Amino acid sequence: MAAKVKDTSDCRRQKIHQNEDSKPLVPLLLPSSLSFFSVAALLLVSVEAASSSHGVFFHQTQQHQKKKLFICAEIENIDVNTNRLFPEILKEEAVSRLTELGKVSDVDHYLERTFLSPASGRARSVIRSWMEDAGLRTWVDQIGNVHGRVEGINATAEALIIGSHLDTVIDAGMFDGSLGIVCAVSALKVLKINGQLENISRPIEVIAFSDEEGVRFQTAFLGSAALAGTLPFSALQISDKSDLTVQDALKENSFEGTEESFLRLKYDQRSVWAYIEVHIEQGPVLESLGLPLGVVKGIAGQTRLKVTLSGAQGHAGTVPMTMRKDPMTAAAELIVLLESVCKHPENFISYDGQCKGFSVESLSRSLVCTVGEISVWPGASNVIPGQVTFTMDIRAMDDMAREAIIFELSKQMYQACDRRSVSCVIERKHNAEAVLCDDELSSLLKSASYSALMRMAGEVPDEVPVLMSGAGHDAMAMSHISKVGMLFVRCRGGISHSPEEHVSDDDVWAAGLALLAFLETNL
Ligand SMILES: NC(=O)NC(NC(N)=O)C(=O)[O-]
Ligand SMILES: [Mn+2]
Ligand SMILES: [Mn+2]
Repeated sequence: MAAKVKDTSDCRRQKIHQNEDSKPLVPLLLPSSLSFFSVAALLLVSVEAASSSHGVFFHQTQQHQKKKLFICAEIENIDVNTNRLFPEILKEEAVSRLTELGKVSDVDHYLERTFLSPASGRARSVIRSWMEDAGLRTWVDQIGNVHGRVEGINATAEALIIGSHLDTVIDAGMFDGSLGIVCAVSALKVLKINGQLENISRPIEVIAFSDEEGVRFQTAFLGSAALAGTLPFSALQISDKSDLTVQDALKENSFEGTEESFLRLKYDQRSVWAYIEVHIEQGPVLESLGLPLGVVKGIAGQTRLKVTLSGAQGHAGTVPMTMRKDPMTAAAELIVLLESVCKHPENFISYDGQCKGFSVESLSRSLVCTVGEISVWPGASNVIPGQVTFTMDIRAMDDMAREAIIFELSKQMYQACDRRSVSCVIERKHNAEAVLCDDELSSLLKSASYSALMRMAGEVPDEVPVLMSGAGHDAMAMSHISKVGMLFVRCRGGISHSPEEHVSDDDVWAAGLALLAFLETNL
């Protein structure tokens, strides 16, 4: 939509403030040079109370003190009255839905909604109702993904898929996964209300994936990998901690749980134009830059290992220390070894000179390792454990270097257990290669973000940053059948996988508007 300038007389004063949690700013200084596009008039206005719908999202952080330029609303079509901003749908209703979904939990005092749990069934229903409210045709597939689709004027065209996940970790925040689903449905609802939904040039399908986190079965992306056709039939036999298999869980939820039903889930990649996902950043970068939105360049690869150490169970009071085969102390040594490997990979990569520098250099920037779960048998204070099991989550942007680390780490783990006469079994439970997002999609998402921020604040940030993702996403699975793009949304303190996870109402709104701008511009 071409930007035109119009008379400055009806220049609207808008509120420049940090997000809802902070105080309005004092009158701001003009920047030394006008780095922005030409405008009819630049007026410095003191910050005045105005309807909260005109939020500006650029934090004034110490290290990134930006001189704010307040451009009087002089770019035609940036009509700043609220009905172009749809706050009632993209902000108020979206936040209320996120809050509602954040209470759909399998336990009372914190948020837990794992693959095919009772709460995930309730979440499927409520998400489906929101999709229908947005005018979408809905269904639930044979692995618990919720789909909402509109065909547009050309039902045979390749579809745009917009997705994220409805499952959560344990003691989760209410935005991880849910934000992407709610924003997608809300943006489509605006298109419906504007009468644009039926005229879109290609089908749009929103998918709420059933298992991105992989908490229950330790294999992430079950829902999206099934659609991508990369989920092996053997996944049906993976068991959870109560020895229920994926197949048992599917049948318990009235899904078929057969190889045939798995096969039918796969999408033909010729039917997909692109996959995009809106997700919280789950890191501190956007907040440190004082910006609400960023575009994802790539997603780190990830490997999940299950380590089982078995020793000699015995009496805590009678077995001399020198005669013990204690899997607990062995586990302690291995967990500290894992930390050393991740902090100082240069001490562990045993490549020859040729590729050492490359791998170590790339590793040191992105290698992270975590032991998130540990269990002990029999688990009594006066019993030397017989068995200790724990998980290892290892991630890096460089797949080859990550594999090299896993190789070296495993070698040293076996050596340590040999010294302790403890048996060691290392199982690879999950693996996902690093993924690069599509440049064209990323550029379209970046433009959409600019448009959203322009609409909302009449001011365009210096940049919509491009970030790497250490967190995994369903986009990794979907990249097997489609080009993928991701939009990151600022979250407070970069905190995630915690009830402290928080996205401001205005940033939820910015994300929905960016998605709306993407749809309006590209479909
Ligand atoms: N966005 C996520 O939190 N993803 C999580 N889940 C997977 N599968 O990566 C993770 O651990 O990063
Ligand atoms: Mn997560
Ligand atoms: Mn997530």
